[in-house]
Amino acid sequence: MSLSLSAEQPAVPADADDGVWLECIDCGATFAPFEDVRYTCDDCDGLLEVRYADHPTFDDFEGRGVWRYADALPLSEGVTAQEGATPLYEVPRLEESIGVQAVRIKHEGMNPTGSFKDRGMTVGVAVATELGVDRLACASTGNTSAALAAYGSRGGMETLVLLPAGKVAAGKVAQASLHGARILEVDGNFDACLDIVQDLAQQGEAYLLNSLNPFRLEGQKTIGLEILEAFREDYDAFPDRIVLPVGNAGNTAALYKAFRELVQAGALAESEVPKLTGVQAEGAAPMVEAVENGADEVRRWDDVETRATAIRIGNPVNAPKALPGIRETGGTAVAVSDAAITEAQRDLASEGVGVEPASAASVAGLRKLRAEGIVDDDERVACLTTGHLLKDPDAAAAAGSDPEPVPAETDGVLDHVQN
Ligand SMILES: Cc1ncc(COP(=O)(O)O)c(C=O)c1O
Ligand SMILES: N[C@@H](CCOP(=O)(O)O)C(=O)O
Repeated sequence: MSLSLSAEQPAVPADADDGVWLECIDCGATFAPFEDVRYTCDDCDGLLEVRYADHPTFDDFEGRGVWRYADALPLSEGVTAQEGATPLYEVPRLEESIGVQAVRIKHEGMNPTGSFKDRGMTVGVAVATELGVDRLACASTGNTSAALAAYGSRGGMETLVLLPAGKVAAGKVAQASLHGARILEVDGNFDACLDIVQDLAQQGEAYLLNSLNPFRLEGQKTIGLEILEAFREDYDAFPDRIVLPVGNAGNTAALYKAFRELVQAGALAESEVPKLTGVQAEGAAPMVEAVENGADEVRRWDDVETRATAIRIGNPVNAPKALPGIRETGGTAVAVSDAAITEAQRDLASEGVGVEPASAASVAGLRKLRAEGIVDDDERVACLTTGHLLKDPDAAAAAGSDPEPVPAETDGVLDHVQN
């Protein structure tokens, strides 16, 4: 089996429910979508994808936000906090300094809990309701836990989050806590947290809502659909490239799936598919290593470090879905330094776009690839910024300027400002 852009629409299996089923990307085994809880293939342990008997075209979408794309999702409604419909900002100074025809910033930090995870959770929690589970769990570098806690509480479910102790930004822990999650701080990194939460889920202790869950990725497809619709409206053409930060590689997998389904629907030509371009921090770059080496599998990095804590991940679980996405679309992957990430965070902030460090990696990656001549000057590019600046107030304060003490009287303030 391979996840190819030119794959034929599969035959509908007997276990499909209203034209929806789960299929293993490795062996092709199919499963009913909502009868039992499963995350991977019963037969070979491969990753699962949600499959549909029919795919909508752009004309079929109506409404606003994630649920505008209900015809491309496994359910018609979900536990919602009005996620999606995020802004696509123009950044003329950045465009000029990087030197490409157009750069637009798809700011996913403008979702209800401040990251793209909300798009996945609105669908994932709806499926949890359909399956009748009452306890949700995730491992997290922060944003997944904030979204899980918020959407879980909205859906009236118990939530359990496993975080790498001391490695999660303050805003995210505060969100998970106030939305009522039980926060379990693990003496290990994110990948160790995910190993544990997978064990708990296999034992039936909780419903796993990391991106290993194929339903969650369905919600994240809508990022790609929104970008394509907006570019079509503004430029009468799709973007040449989408640059995005990569951690567990869920978004890369989800965007690729969105494109494959549009190709199958006849709404997007294979030649129009944007080049998926992943960016990782130098200290946590297993996907970049695999792309550079032309490898089919990603080697797990046990020691990972970066100031961009959201992408401090050494074992991207969605690599088998994401690697074909990068290759088949003609994209690439690049690693950037923490210093370059901070610089990009400042560049975005200077155009009024406030993002957390991991998000800025996309812009740092674009700058590097343009400087190396891998991105051409005539390209139209969308950079994904995945989380809001206030998620990581410590990183923002460190990247910004220090407050200046002044006396409590006007002349003193004026004197200080003029000098
Ligand atoms: C802010 C932020 N950016 C990027 C990522 C990476 O996204 P993905 O895991 O889908 O590659 C994450 C989490 O993984 C994140 O929280
Ligand atoms: N950055 C993520 C890491 C977990 O990724 P997921 O997409 O598999 O849930 C986070 O915010 O926890």
